Amino acid sequence: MTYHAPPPPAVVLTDLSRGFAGKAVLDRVSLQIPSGQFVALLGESGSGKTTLLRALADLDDEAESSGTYETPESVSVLFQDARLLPWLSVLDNLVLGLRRPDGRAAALALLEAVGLGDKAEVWPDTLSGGQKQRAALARSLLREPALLLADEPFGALDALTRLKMQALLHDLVRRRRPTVVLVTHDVDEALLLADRILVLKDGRIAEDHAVRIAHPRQAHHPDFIALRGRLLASLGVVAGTV
Ligand SMILES: Nc1ncnc2c1ncn2[C@@H]1O[C@H](COP(=O)(O)OP(=O)(O)OP(=O)(O)O)[C@@H](O)[C@H]1O
Repeated sequence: MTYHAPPPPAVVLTDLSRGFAGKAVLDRVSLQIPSGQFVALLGESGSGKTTLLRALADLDDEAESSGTYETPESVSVLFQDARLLPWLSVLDNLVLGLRRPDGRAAALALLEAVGLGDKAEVWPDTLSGGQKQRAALARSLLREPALLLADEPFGALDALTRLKMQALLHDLVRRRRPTVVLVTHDVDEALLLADRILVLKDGRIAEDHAVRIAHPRQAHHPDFIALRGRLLASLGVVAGTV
């Protein structure tokens, strides 16, 4: 019998703490994320989701810090706003700073994959909000990141565009298999996309759920409904109050 050791985790947090002005936001968080896993991070407003993501992205110089974290070398970050430079075409935004000989061809292929094949040469300001987010998604995947960190990437989009973006993200991630950490307020978004859902509370990971529902996931699946109920309750939403 051949023994296959499990692949090393892509992300390892060990006693990671972060705080601001003496107030702890993350309190000795320890966590391992296997390579290729899609993790959604839920938590009430102010629970530290963005702080955790910014720590992993190395974007938190201002925080009081202790503990350690390990991430892969290639990391892409996707924010709620697309952050496209208005003075560059969509294509030039994608390839800016990219060191790949096939960069432009790869960027064009990704624009095609996100449904913006005809928008390569236009200015970002001529795109709708959803189109800008699709361009930003293409830009982050063009780096072929081993780790994709996404902070409420669809939070500013209307409900219909959001559903389309979720399907697109699922499709692209399934093909490329980066490890993903997605911060979201949207319990259904977490349930539709993630292999694992973490709930942050009082600076710690209070809950850690494996989501074993087959794709494509349906919101009326009994396991979906059951886990949604548990997650909403732990986020302080009482069923039947709206
Ligand atoms: N740069 C900063 N300076 C001071 N306090 C900060 C800073 N960044 C975050 N905080 C504080 O840390 C706490 C956690 O913030 P964080 O943005 O991580 O929460 P969150 O869970 O992402 O919230 P939300 O869901 O509302 O986006 C908040 O009390 C916030 O005010």
